[in-house]
Amino acid sequence: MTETLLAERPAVTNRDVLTIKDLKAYYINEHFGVRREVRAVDGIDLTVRRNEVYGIAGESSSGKTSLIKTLAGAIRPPMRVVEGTVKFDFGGKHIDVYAEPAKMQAARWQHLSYIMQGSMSVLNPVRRIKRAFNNFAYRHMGLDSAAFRHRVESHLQRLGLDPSVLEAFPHQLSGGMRQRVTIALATVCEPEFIIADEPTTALDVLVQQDVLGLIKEVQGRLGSSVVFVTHDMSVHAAITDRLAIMYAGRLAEEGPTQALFDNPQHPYTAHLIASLPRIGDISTRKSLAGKPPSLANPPSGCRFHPRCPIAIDRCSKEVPQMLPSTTGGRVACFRAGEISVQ
Ligand SMILES: Nc1ncnc2c1ncn2[C@@H]1O[C@H](COP(=O)(O)OP(=O)(O)OP(=O)(O)O)[C@@H](O)[C@H]1O
Repeated sequence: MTETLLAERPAVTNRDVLTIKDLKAYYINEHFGVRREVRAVDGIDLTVRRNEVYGIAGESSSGKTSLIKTLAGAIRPPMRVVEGTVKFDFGGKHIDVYAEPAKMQAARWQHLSYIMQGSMSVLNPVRRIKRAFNNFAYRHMGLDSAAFRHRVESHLQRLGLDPSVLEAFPHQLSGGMRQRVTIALATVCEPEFIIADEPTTALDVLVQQDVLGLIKEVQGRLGSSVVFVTHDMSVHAAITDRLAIMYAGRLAEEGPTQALFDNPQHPYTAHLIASLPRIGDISTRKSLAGKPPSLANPPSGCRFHPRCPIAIDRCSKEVPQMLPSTTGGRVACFRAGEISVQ
């Protein structure tokens, strides 16, 4: 890693950059007059603060990607926001994402950017890397082409990349290098808000560490807020300040990452933590019975109740609300705190 990775990080502030209220976004399909709703985001409230790395965890199909697409205003039919609001405050510039789509469109790259899982989805395989920078970043920076090139080259250098990558085609770079290039692309306009969707999933462990270090360094230097999505709890432990656990389209728990790991209040959080491998422990990890529910026909009450080892009658009848927890966060469980992590 380069020396810049050790840069000091400014403290997380109390200023909210993103505020999501009672957000519901469904995939709505109609076939032969029969309507089918997949409730992928179903009543989510959360805020992300300035200079915070906010993690979203949960197993496959829990709605993580749907949630971040919704908050970025990047949804397409059949997905629709059916209720709730998503609002940004970019240093006094307020954007209500679904009331002001044009404002949101204009804010992309400059104020908000995405680091996606498959770097190839943003890097065109038949175009040199420099074309991606020209296409996405040039018009947002208000620089002439020589100054733009200079800015891109010094940004790449700061991130430990040789500017010669600009002349390369994506297939000439390794997977880790391509992901570093997409991070450089997503951050060259110095956005206040960065969304990273499973950015390290396809990479081997050492490259993963390198890419995580890079995201952390860029975030620290820019003072940006980051929403970091991955199912990998060990990555959350390494990089996030606060963590939200998603289950079947809803939040199960949210809190400071360390506190959540030390003292999970929701049985699903406890399960995710208990299933992490530990050095020197060769015992078999117990998996959770059952599988995540269909979001087209989710269970009544708490959606986790059919798989929950401590469910009571009430759990199948009432929906638990997110209430303050003893870890300084929030939890949606009638039996919060009654669990232990093995
Ligand atoms: N275009 C679509 N039409 C209908 N349902 C969809 C569509 N895209 C996703 N879904 C459903 O929405 C739910 C949430 O999916 P989503 O991709 O947001 O979950 P995820 O937690 O990000 O999963 P993963 O970790 O596997 O990416 C799933 O049940 C999925 O099948």
